[in-house]
Amino acid sequence: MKALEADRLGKRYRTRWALREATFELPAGARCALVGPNGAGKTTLLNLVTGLLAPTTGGIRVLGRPLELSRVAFVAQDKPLYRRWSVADLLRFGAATNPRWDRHAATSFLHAYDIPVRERADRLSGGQRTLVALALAAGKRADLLVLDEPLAELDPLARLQVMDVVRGLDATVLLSSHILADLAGVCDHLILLGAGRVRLCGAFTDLLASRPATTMEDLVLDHLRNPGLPR
Ligand SMILES: Nc1ncnc2c1ncn2[C@@H]1O[C@H](COP(=O)(O)OP(=O)(O)OP(=O)(O)O)[C@@H](O)[C@H]1O
Repeated sequence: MKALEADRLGKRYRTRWALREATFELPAGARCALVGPNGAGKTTLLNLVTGLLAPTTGGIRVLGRPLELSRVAFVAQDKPLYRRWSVADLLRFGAATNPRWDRHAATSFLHAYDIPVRERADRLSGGQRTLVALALAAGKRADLLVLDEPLAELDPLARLQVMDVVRGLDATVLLSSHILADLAGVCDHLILLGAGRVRLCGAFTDLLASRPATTMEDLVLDHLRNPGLPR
């Protein structure tokens, strides 16, 4: 079963294409790293996948059907939680607004990481706020979880905690990051964007099978240094 299919997906701003002819698919259960240099089109792609942007060309399907927002959860780059609300308030809001709310999925790792549920979101650390955003996404029981730079500005321990949680989530995950070394232990699929185009896409083991690179980091760096390499 395909969790996500993009067909000639494109976004143009005036005369400039932020993303062009992006065609790829992800199987259900994939953990996919979305990587590429600054300005490559990662946030644009994630905004298209989550319905925050309308495509100029093409479209996407989630689990074989046109995009339904209830099936997709998005943790945006700035994790815009309602910052004056407590974690408990946010969880209550999640329960009230999501028909498929799963309290256990939302709260289990908050307890595991000692997140103070009575604390206001704006008094949490960046790593704690990321975990709360992930808890809300997990509670929504979305089929597709989309994370834009969840590791940005986190210290190494917080990054490990966040990636541990991502590894345990029961959903297909598409996540963008510049921190390649942290993705390697969690992600099994890769989409590499360059200048608004899909440069590489597939299961990580397939992508490595016919190449000298042995790690995701090497593979991505090889392609960024030599954009003419075969896909
Ligand atoms: N609202 C907009 N209007 C015009 N151009 C835009 C807009 N949003 C993005 N772009 C352009 O589209 C291109 C892709 O931007 P995008 O933010 O998707 O890249 P990115 O890979 O997420 O970058 P970064 O890693 O720096 O976050 C860039 O050239 C950017 O300037």
